[in-house]
Amino acid sequence: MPTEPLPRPACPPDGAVTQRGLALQIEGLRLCGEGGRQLLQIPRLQIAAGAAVVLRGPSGAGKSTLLHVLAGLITPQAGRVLWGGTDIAALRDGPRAAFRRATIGLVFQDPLLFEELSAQDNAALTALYAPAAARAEIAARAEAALARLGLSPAGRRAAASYSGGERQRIAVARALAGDPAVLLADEPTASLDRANADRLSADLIALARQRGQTLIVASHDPALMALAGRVIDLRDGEIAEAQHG
Ligand SMILES: Nc1ncnc2c1ncn2[C@@H]1O[C@H](COP(=O)(O)OP(=O)(O)OP(=O)(O)O)[C@@H](O)[C@H]1O
Repeated sequence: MPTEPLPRPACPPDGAVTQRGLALQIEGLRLCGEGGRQLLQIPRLQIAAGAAVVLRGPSGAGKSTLLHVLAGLITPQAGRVLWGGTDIAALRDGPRAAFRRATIGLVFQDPLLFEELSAQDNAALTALYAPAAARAEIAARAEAALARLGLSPAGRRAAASYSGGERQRIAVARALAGDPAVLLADEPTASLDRANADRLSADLIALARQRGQTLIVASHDPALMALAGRVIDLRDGEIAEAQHG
């Protein structure tokens, strides 16, 4: 009988990043809109798990459309959109929605809040669709995210009473409350003043890094680009250049 103790995995040091993000792989993506107009043509794109990426491009380049495809909200005519091995473009409606709920946090340019509900209830909104056992955890994560984003203990006021910057932070807290592997954000700082945009950019990148989430943000914001590990240029629905930071 061996007497040596079995080797045990080391605990990660305090504050270590947990890698829970998913890698993205796009192959042969083609999306056409009304009238057969080409909206996206991306033969190949890879984004590493846990990467923080800014999607940049002029108005109409296809940034929002690509985010919608990545979230499984638009299905392309051709190609594969693999999140860690799951092709979201090939899933049927039900499984696709379930995959999105379990895996992807979305932040839109418009925070899309329920004005009568408190910041906390807005941030914990996904608890409504979650199994009963997960609801308390989502509410706790929503509260923690609001606090981390500087909105605690004021999270009990109705959403309508918050400023533009605060509303956008509530939307980020809502996306984080589900502890998604992937965070997709569409121009989250576009309607904010410089100070609020800088603060939200720093928080978004720091929180995603801390949680090991894969973050893809469509943005023109230089603060976000400076903080992200990679900037991808999109032009007329095609990737023009990918720059690694
Ligand atoms: N279903 C559709 N049919 C036809 N054209 C569409 C469809 N959906 C989007 N478009 C067009 O595709 C182009 C890309 O739109 P998209 O919103 O993705 O651009 P964007 O890069 O996010 O721009 P912005 O920075 O202004 O938000 C636009 O010209 C838009 O009008």
